[in-house]
Amino acid sequence: MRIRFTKMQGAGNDFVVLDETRGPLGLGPAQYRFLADRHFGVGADQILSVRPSPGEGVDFQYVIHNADGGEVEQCGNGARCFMRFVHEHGLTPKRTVRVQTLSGVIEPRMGADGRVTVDMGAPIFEPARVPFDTAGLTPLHENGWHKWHLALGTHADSAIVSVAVLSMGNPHAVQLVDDVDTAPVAKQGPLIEHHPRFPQRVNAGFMQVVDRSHVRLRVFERGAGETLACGTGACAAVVAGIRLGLLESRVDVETRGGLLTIEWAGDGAPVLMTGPAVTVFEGDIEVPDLP
Ligand SMILES: N[C@H](CCC[C@H](N)C(=O)O)C(=O)O
Repeated sequence: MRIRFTKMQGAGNDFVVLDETRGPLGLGPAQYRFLADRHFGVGADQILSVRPSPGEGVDFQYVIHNADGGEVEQCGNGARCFMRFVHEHGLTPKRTVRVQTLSGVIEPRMGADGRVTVDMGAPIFEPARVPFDTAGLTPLHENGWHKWHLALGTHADSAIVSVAVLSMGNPHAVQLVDDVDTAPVAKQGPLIEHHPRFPQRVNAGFMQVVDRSHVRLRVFERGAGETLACGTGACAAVVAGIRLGLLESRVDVETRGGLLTIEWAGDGAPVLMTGPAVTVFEGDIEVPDLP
């Protein structure tokens, strides 16, 4: 099947965007993996599908697949690219839309400066809703919130990490590091992603607090590996930092792919994420019939 796609990126987190507003393409996991493949396909961290509104009060449906072909609940950098895509492709005259995702409705808005701000909804802290299995674990209390000890790896080179666990619709485990450049992302990322206490796996964040309104962040993403930026990861890291008393309510997040700005006014409030959304190129590709 020959399909049209748009390659986009938000702070270096890159996407293949598919317009399915005139009908579904009917792709399966192996075909999403093919599109994401950086040698045999287009290459992307995630595949984003733009679909018609599923009902009252929302403008579009937004479907997200990781590079490993699995469908996931949310993608923040993708949400900004989604807004730019529907605007640039004449799918809406609006500069803000309401978008249905697996984890609820989000509202991206085009900014005058070309950046996009997304209301990502409120963070979720109950472990069972992340989901995170806390059976037998005693949380470490720190400034009114808590972190959890995770044992990683086998006895030979085991490590204990202390993570804040929360959901932005998708699961995140955030740890504090002294320097993101030397953080053990490649070693610990996969061990945290596949840790048995996360039945749906998890995105692993490594946050360096520079000052109360500036952090540096690397994220080993579930289903994609380390990306140059992770929007929901930036939201989760800043919320964790605020709850641990380390950060103000508006924080610049420096990622390897660019700058995101995250704002959160505290419990019950939505998380607002602002950052770039760039169209890189358009193309056509022959997608093989794969099982
Ligand atoms: N890997 C994530 C989905 C993409 C999130 C990220 N690209 C973002 O910008 O939020 C997960 O499995 O939950």
